[in-house]
Amino acid sequence: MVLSPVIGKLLHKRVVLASASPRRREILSHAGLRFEVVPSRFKEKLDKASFPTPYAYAIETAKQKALEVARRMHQKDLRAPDVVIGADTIVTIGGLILEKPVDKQDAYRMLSRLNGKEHSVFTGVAIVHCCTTDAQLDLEVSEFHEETTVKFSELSEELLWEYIDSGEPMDKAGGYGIQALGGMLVEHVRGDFLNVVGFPLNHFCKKLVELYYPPRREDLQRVKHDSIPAVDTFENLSDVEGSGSDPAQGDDGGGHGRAEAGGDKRQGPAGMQGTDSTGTGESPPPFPAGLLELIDGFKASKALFVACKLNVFDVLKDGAPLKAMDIAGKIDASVCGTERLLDVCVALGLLEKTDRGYRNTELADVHLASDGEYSLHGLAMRSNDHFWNLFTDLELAVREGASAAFGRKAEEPVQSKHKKLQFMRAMHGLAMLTAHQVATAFDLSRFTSACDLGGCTGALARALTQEYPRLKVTVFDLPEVIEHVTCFQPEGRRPDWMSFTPGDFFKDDLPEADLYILSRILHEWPDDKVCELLSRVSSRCGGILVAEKVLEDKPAARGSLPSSLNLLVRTQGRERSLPEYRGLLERHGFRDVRLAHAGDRLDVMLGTRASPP
Ligand SMILES: Cc1cn([C@@H]2O[C@H](COP(=O)(O)OP(=O)(O)OP(=O)(O)O)[C@@H](O)[C@H]2O)c(=O)[nH]c1=O
Repeated sequence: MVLSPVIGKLLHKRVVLASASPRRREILSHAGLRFEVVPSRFKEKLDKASFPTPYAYAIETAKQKALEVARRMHQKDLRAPDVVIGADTIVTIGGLILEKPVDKQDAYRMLSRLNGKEHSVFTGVAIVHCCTTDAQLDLEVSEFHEETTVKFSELSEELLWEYIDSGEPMDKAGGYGIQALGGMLVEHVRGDFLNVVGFPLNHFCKKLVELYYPPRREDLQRVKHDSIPAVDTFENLSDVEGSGSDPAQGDDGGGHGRAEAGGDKRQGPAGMQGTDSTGTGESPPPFPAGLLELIDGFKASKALFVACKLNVFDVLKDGAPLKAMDIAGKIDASVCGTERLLDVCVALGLLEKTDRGYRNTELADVHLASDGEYSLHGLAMRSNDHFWNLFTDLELAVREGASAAFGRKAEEPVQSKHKKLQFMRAMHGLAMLTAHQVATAFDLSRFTSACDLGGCTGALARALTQEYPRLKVTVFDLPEVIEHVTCFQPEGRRPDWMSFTPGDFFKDDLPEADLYILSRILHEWPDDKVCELLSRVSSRCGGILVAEKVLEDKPAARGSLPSSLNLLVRTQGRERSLPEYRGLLERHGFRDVRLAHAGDRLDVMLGTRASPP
């Protein structure tokens, strides 16, 4: 049998499979391996968040399973086996790692997530070579992983529950077994099928070749590095001891590290001379995946902006999947460029790719198509056309401070209609997402009239009239804004209790109101301008509602961070803490200033004062 030399290298060794999985046992015994089974007692509870990638987690779990068995067997009779094999299979979708379900509901949650979508199955494998000298256990670990992509069909609830009730999901990662009934759920598989079942046999054989038959120096030029030798070359792999090196003898060139009984001493990647790649004997630091993602972050943002600008998400909205060529035709762009952009959007979770072409994810349908009620298309466009350029001056703004940077920006030409509408779309998208939370953060039923200063398209005003049917709300904003508000009113009649008044809140008379609202306004201005505005409203009302992201002592949430830099490059304003807002409001006679959270990115403060006589 031509394949036997590879597996045959293990025939004279005592091999232990550290796994309770019947599938792993079957795959390896069908391959002709002779081994004992000692299930690992290692509890699969490593902190997933501490691993840079899902497969790093699977590899480490596989390694810990194998090491636990090697150490236990050594302790028991002071003689460990020669080789211990450990494996761990996980399913990943949208950054989430799915292991074995804990109960039927959990299985349902997992299968619903996978339903109709593509996901990855990773198996991490550890091959541990054990050597006992003077009762001391010396362990050498080789490890690898394999990824297979699996696509589920669209499945009905009924079918999912029927499958769950079969009992098959319970001992399987992701809640399904592709080798049995679960095979009926699967539309296609890309990669090694056995890897999904629980053991990547092909990669395992390649690893054995790498470990037991390291390439001779003269062969290095012509051997393709990551390929299993063609079948005919297996026959040249003599099984005579000495023809290759034995990792357990310590003279191999395979990619593996050494672990000692008390702890693991990892070595660098494979080196022909058996040294680590740095030559220093130290392990390289953990792979900084998060940092690299950050460095590349601007490319992801730009890809999203360009896809929005080319209306990719509009073309795909609510429709059948389209091929790259058809999309390129509709957006008037090159096929090769479009295909790359679409694939990046798939990687960013904005599009899905199927055999029939690309289609929007739900996220893109709701937020990136330009016409949805909760569309952020306008915000993406303003970020592309306006903020992107401003951020190229960030270094200058940081060096000189807000006012210097603002001075330069103030010289910008008067905004075109296109720019004004783009600004309004951006503000409208954000306001629509938070309007209900702002309107309901406090009970405002005691107020009878409100004026939303800088209320733009009236998204918050509308939410207020819906929540408080007796409240009369006026939106006050610059004439050039009010001029265009009709484009943003939903179909149907505007509520009787809602009106728009044009004006400049620093210069013109303000509409009478019981409650003044300043949503995302105060952060745009320095303290002196905030005081000027507050003094204009304070003598005339019974309350003030301020919506802003309030700075806290604890580190800011990642999503709210760029906002403070945005203000630095764009305005003379800044974000403020609760004591700062409270101080400003109290200085203008508002008492009992209370804070409520309205989601991750916005807080609401309500201050009251005795109504004017
Ligand atoms: C996706 C999929 C997974 N599985 C099984 O899921 C378990 C994963 O769990 P694990 O933690 O890696 O292994 P285990 O079963 O707990 O065994 P152990 O090695 O002792 O930890 C393994 O069984 C695999 O076959 C299938 O049988 N078919 C499939 O399509």
